[in-house]
Amino acid sequence: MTKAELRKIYSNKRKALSAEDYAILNQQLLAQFKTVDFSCVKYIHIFLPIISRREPDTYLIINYLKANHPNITLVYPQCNFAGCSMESFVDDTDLQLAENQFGITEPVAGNIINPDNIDMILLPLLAFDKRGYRVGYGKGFYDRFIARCRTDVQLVGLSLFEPMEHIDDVNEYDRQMHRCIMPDRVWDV
Ligand SMILES: Nc1nc2c(c(=O)[nH]1)N(C=O)[C@@H](CNc1ccc(C(=O)N[C@@H](CCC(=O)O)C(=O)O)cc1)CN2
Ligand SMILES: Nc1ncnc2c1ncn2[C@@H]1O[C@H](COP(=O)(O)OP(=O)(O)OP(=O)(O)O)[C@@H](O)[C@H]1O
Repeated sequence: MTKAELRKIYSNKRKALSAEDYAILNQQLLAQFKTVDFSCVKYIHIFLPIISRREPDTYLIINYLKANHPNITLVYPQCNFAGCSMESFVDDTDLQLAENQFGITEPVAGNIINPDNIDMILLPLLAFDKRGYRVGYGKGFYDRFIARCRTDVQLVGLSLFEPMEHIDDVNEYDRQMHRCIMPDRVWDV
């Protein structure tokens, strides 16, 4: 299937989730997240969720990391829609967040860090395939951002749904994820 077809199907699958199912899936996703090895991770890049679009609730993950891995620095993306680029802001006392026009909470002030510091990126996605390719909202924000990171950056997807067999229109900029966390297991590529 193509990315455009998958965006439609998986947006609808998300909309069909009841509030109760969504809450349960997020708790299960957190339980799977806790099994990941963070020993080589000093900086982790985490998207802030669009709850209305039923994205994985990364606030649960953020709270877990702050409580259990206080030595890991959390960084959050700020989008520049003009160039489909992103900058990363550290979660420290200077950080200020606000909601943008697309309903994404993001940094508006704080300390930017260079992408080559980042050891792990948690990736939002609408769908992914068994090879670890992902489909996002289609603007290439993450493809562009990953291109600025170290080549050994760990790419970890978060998905409330199972992988599909094959995304047909993968392009030269797409990078395979190393693993994808789902509510019932971790998919290792
Ligand atoms: N929580 C979260 N943050 C993220 C992403 C994400 O998937 N989730 N992104 C992952 O890449 C980037 C944002 N990508 C986005 C791409 C499109 C739209 C959007 O609402 N598009 C409109 C059409 C906009 C237009 O063309 O003018 C739409 O789809 O209705 C929003 C965010 C960076 N931050
Ligand atoms: N490093 C890059 N430089 C220039 N263009 C890029 C780069 N990475 C991606 N693109 C372009 O951005 C667009 C991304 O489309 P694609 O359908 O792959 O988005 P996506 O992966 O679903 O979105 P996102 O990464 O925002 O979640 C494509 O047109 C692609 O050619």
